Amino acid sequence: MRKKIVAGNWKMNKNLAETETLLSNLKTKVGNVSGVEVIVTPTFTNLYKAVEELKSVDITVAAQNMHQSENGAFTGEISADMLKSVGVQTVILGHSERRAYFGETDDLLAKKVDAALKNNMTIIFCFGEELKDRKNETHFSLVESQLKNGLFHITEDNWKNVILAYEPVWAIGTGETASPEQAQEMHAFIRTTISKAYSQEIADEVSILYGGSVKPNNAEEIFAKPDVDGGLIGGAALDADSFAAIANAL
Ligand SMILES: O=C(CO)COP(=O)(O)O
Repeated sequence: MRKKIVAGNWKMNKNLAETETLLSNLKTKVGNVSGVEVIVTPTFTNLYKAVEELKSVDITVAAQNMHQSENGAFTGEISADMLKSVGVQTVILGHSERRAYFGETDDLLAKKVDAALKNNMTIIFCFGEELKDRKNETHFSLVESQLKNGLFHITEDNWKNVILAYEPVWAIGTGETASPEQAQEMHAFIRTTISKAYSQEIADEVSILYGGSVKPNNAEEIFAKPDVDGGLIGGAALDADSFAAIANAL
């Protein structure tokens, strides 16, 4: 059975004091949601604090990015080893904001994927089309190429360390969510694509999250779709009540 997951992508939000407040509220509100894995991703400077704060509850701390090299002269970057040394075993890779604003290509992401897997980390691999792709009806081929070029070089065994997050760029932070039918259609396509490249078993086992303007008022209908295994939540993850409502909708 694939896992149900609700992950909060905090992006570049919450300083230390704000992080402590949100974590403390999350501990009470989503510290033990049964049957759902809850993940939070504070910024790098607050990861250590988050790991310490959440030791007593069932919430996983993940990073929002990492560098592909083990160490070296890469000013401003963070390695897998650094993340692991503060207790972080999970990392988001390929978020559309990293692709769009920091020039992360499929080739670069393939290297980051390798670095994370080599370090036995779990990856939340993000991908999704822009509005122009959907208008041109190239959204399926675009998603397929993002998966093939960034991820599909991994071994069958690696898939146990992979969570997928389909995030249509046009739905991120816009208040415009994909309809539950659009999400389901793409998630089913993703599973078929995996089953062709690997196996039906792998396709059935991987958790595929939807991300893009998931809010308490729309989470339930999106999560009700059979191939949607949870969500990667941006704005609504910054408020404990909203995030808890979303986690409880799963
Ligand atoms: O980018 C997202 C999660 O990674 C989604 O962000 P929003 O939920 O703010 O649209």
